[in-house]
Amino acid sequence: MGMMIDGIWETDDGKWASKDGKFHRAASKFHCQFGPDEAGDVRFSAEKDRYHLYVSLACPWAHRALIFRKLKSLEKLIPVTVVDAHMLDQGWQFSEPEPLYGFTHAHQLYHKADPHYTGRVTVPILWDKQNETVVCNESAEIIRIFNSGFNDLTGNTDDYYPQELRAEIDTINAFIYDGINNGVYKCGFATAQNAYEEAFDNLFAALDHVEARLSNQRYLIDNRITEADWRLFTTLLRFDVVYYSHFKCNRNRITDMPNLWGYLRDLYQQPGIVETVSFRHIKDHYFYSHESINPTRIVPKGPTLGFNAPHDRDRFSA
Ligand SMILES: N[C@@H](CCC(=O)N[C@@H](CS)C(=O)NCC(=O)O)C(=O)O
Repeated sequence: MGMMIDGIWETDDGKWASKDGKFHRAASKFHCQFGPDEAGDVRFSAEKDRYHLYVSLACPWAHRALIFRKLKSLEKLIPVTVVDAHMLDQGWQFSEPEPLYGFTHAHQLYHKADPHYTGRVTVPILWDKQNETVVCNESAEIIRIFNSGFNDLTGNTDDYYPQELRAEIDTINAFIYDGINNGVYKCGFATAQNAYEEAFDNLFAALDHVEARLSNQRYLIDNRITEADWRLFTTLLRFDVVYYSHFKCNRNRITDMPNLWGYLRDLYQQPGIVETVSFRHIKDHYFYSHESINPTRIVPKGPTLGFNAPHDRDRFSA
């Protein structure tokens, strides 16, 4: 995977390989204050026809943003462009030139936002058409903006990060990010046996913990869906299809863990969610793009999963 160095795209020839064999995720560079800052200044505010979202349907982080766009009735307000499933030497590419500038690659957007940008070229990207810049390229922040930033325009006040649960949500998010969301990547991108085994043990310890937690409540926090559930969902959804084999996360499938499997189907079957899911993109992206892990680039035909099968998670909600 290449990256930008001082505004220039550089392909990866192994020069960024980690020395300890562990996968180290780089922090996102564009963070934003949406709405007034402490001094009362407003750089980005909720407006019609001002923002554009770039996502990959394969990417679990971008998928979070797509889910919140759907849940929060933002589809008309914030148009979306989907990158091609294959991420190759030039990073994320567009199958058709993207609609704002006719760019063919996502790195051109980063260059437009900052001609001296140094960092990874990741999705999701929330773009500001007015200032022609990246508002934010961190999914955790984009979903917070979507959760409440546009309520006045949409009239949708559903709240997935309610004030009274914030401390609890933040705690569970941190645990799930490290053990599971990023945990699968730490297994898949490890380049040393011990680094892989450590990541594998941590991942399944975290999944065991969540499996136990879901034995007596419907969602991560009691019986109410919060941001924490959607952040976990996008990783669980890809688990049996990709991470189990491609990232060698193969102690168990999610389908082997009854509470997690019921929980995953429950979330998958929530209104509108299926429209945000593309297993075609998910499989094509991972198995084709990561040549170092799968040099033949053969995309497996299976597995067949029953995401629409009934679940009994509503037994907790009475
Ligand atoms: N912390 C970021 C991570 C986003 C991310 O790593 N996206 C991946 C796709 S799943 C990506 O674009 N990778 C390209 C790269 O790292 O070069 C977020 O949550 O938004």
